[in-house]
Amino acid sequence: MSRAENQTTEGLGYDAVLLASFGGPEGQDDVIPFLRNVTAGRGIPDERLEEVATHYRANGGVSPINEQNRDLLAALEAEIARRDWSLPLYWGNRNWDPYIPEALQQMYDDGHRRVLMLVTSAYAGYSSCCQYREDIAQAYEKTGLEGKIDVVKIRQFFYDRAFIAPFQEALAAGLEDVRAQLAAKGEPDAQPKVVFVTHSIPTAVADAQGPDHVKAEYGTDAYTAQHLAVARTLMETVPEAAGLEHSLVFQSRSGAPTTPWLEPDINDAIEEYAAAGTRGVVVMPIGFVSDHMEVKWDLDTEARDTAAELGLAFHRAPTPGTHAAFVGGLVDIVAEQLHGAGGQAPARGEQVVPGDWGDICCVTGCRPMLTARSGARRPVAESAPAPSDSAPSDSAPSAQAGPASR
Ligand SMILES: CC1=C(CCC(=O)O)c2cc3nc(cc4[nH]c(cc5[nH]c(cc1n2)c(C)c5CCC(=O)O)c(CCC(=O)O)c4C)C(CCC(=O)O)=C3C
Ligand SMILES: [Fe+2]
Repeated sequence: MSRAENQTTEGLGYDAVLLASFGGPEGQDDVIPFLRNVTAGRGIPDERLEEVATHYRANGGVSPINEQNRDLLAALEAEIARRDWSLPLYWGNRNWDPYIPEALQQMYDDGHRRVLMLVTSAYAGYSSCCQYREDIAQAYEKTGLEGKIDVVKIRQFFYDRAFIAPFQEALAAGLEDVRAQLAAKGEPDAQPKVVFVTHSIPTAVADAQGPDHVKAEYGTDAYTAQHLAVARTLMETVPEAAGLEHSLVFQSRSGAPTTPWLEPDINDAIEEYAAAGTRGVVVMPIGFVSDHMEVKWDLDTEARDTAAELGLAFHRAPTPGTHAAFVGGLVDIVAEQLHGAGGQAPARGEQVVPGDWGDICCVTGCRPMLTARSGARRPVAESAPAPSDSAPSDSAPSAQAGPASR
């Protein structure tokens, strides 16, 4: 086949990719309408909204998240062009312009009928997976395009090399920095503690999330279990972290004070560690793919201040952002759903966090028909033996993607 023929969208099985994200305000006037969009009907107290508004106000009313998504889009486009595929990218957000329904309409108007949705959240869970499927269902309703354009959500990727590799690099660099800070303070023998952090969610929501075999294996809810598995893999695969203590803590608690959310909060945890003799922390924001407002405020402002007050050395590691391994790996995960892309053997993601995660999104409240089945069941890295029930499957990653039918 000639290169020109390879570039037809028919050859790929899908004709566009929708990058779906959270969205954020772009100026002071956007802040309150944005927060209303996020919390509509969710019972978040006004005091909490006013408090969160100050985080955005301090940054000119601008969340960094939209700029980060524009950068990610450009990087993904460049990688797709490098592979000689004709697969245009679109962008739509849940809570701010450009919104998902408008992106859906635009894709339809541009002639696309089969779309893969790539979400800027790595984990399974309500906010990170199920809610995006609901967003698409709502977009079908709003545009009247149900049955006229198909959107298929790509699987979660917290266990992929794409997501883990940038954090491995970040952990090694963070440890080097904290060790240097400790040496400069005349405490060369003090050992840093590695603090993995993710977004808190209500414990009732966490408890409702399966699957049961994951709960049984980790002795906790599946949301927490995914993060524990990521943390464990990072500790085991980064040589600089050998022998260090680590923990999983939470940030950005919302809701009413009487509703229990996952704990401990990162600030309480840092206080506790300081009291127990810890002299320095490397904070690993494994819950997120970019350094957006929850990272800038809750970690770079609040947690950093907490550590400074207690005299602790502090380093906040970067999220994957537009790291080349992340961008390339995401395109490999997209490619699992394409057949014969570029006339070459299909690329696929590589699982490096062991575990049989299956095709989890969440158990309750999900519309099951919208997620593409995972094609990425590869053996895990030698350093981390796979449980016996997670045998790799050799099924072709393109099996789901039939030719575009118009
Ligand atoms: C699990 C999870 C993720 C990670 C998965 C994912 O990435 O999707 C995440 C990401 C994000 N959360 C974000 C912002 C906000 N989240 C809020 C509220 C809430 N988050 C929740 C959970 C999560 N949130 C929950 C259970 C609530 C309570 C209300 C509700 O049930 O929905 C509120 C309302 C005010 C407040 O109460 O904090 C805001 C402003 C931004 C954008 C940051 C920026 O602007 O740069 C991002 C990426
Ligand atoms: Fe949130």
